[in-house]
Amino acid sequence: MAEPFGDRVSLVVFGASGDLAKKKTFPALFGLFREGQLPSTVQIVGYARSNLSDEEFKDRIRPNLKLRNADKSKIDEFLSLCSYMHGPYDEDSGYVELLDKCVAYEKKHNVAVPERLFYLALPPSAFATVCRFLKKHLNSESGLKTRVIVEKPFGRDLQTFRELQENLSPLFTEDELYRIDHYLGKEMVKNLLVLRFGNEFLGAAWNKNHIKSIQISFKEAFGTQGRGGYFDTIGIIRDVMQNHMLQVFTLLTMERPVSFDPEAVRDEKVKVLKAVEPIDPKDVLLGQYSASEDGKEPGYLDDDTVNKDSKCFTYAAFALHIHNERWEGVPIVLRAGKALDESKVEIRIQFKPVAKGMFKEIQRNELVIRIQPDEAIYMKINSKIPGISTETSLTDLDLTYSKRYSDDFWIPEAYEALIRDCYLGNHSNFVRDDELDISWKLFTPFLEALEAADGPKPELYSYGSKGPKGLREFLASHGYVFSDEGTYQWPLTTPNVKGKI
Ligand SMILES: NC(=O)C1=CN([C@@H]2O[C@H](COP(=O)(O)OP(=O)(O)OC[C@H]3O[C@@H](n4cnc5c(N)ncnc54)[C@H](OP(=O)(O)O)[C@@H]3O)[C@@H](O)[C@H]2O)C=CC1
Ligand SMILES: O=C1O[C@H](COP(=O)(O)O)[C@@H](O)[C@H](O)[C@H]1O
Repeated sequence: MAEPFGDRVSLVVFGASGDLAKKKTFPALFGLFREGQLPSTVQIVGYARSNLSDEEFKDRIRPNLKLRNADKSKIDEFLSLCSYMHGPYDEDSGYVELLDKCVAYEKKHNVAVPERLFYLALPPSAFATVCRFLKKHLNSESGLKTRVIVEKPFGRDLQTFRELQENLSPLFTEDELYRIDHYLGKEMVKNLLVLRFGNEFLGAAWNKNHIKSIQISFKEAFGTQGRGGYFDTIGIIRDVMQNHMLQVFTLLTMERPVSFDPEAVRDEKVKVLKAVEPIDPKDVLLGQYSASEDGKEPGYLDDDTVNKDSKCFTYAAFALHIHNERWEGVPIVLRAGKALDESKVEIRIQFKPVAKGMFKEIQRNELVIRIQPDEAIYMKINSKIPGISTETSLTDLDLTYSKRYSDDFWIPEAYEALIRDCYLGNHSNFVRDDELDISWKLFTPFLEALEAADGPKPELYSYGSKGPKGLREFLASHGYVFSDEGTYQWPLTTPNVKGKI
């Protein structure tokens, strides 16, 4: 692991006028500052082409800075560390000025080894240019400590990822690059390794001998919300499945790393990805949302920025199969969709049935790990119905964070956690180049088959529904067994469980 950055760091956010900077990057920097996780001695520079004054820039970012128990003066304190510079991305002039600003700050505070963190909140088309000029002007001397955070998308297929890599790798080493997949910063995703490897009973059951099927599901209760033009060029598989969901998949299925060392963790992720069978483009459920049944919510094609005859998938479900000793024969279904009935991201691990014998009927155990909203881990277990009954019912062991942990816990937002990790020089929760290469090798032929001119058409599903009609059958065909109706009651079990008195 690299050394943590110290108290005198220049943090430069490129694309500071944009959406990500406003909604995520600056609020995350503020969150870290508010919680005492970012020294109050750093300088933060927003850089973009838009001609904004310092005050206009601060007015843009201020509304998204959240106080959480702190008083208002914290916001002013934070903003006093920030300044804004406008300049081009593709000419020397802005970078020369930026260098002057960094050097002036470093001289003023007698910094012997300059530490500079560059956050590229920019469209990927600008990455290579900005990195080239950064290297030329702000990272040309030896002995500097530089970290560069880049945002997804990291290409749209194997070839474009490799092109991006060819552009960036001569400029910055893998140690200097921090590729963000913000799902790796989510609390419950970070908990996966502890859950799996810190609990003997879970570790022992975490394999094909006990697990029948796994689902990782991503649901959003809203559509493309004005981002249709962008979404239309990528679709749901590139938007959240090849990246966020695949990261969850690798943490869930990889072997035990020797330590929490970033390379040890990332080595194991790569190994499990290499054992995944090519994805079958024929065994997939694809959908595109249409207007809601009451007509109040628009369909995907109603977005003016979307191609009128677009076949873009806003919903997809498919299974991954891992050929190794642990997982042979266990289907792992990834399903994701926009404009569904709810917003929820969760993992469902369904266990094999117990031998019936003494039981007339008995349900399967299921471990549910809810990533969002309201983080929770609960295990569905069979238990005797309380009282005079001798029958069993399905109930749960429940760790819902909001019930178990007081509000005093600060659970960092994903971007807060990741910027802090980068500051500390910890790469564990960032994506390594070979992970991306192997994941694009897996997804590129699959996407090419789906997007071919004679490829499948998405099934329409209404905005606000559960998704394409065939979902239940699809899950059943991949080993998931729905529990008998009425056998599981949430949140409070009443005496009529299973229809009994
Ligand atoms: N927005 C979000 O919620 C998320 C975004 N991302 C990723 O983060 C990055 C930034 O996203 P976002 O802030 O939404 O993007 P924006 O489109 O808002 O772009 C950010 C800034 O970059 C500059 N810019 C825009 N287009 C170009 C261009 N063609 N060439 C050079 N500069 C340009 C603009 O600043 P100016 O003209 O002032 O220089 C703009 O304010 C992207 O890679 C995106 O995929 C990832 C996850 C979520
Ligand atoms: O990267 C993306 O992620 C968001 C979902 O992130 P979350 O933290 O809100 O779950 C998704 O809405 C967006 O389309 C995608 O580009």
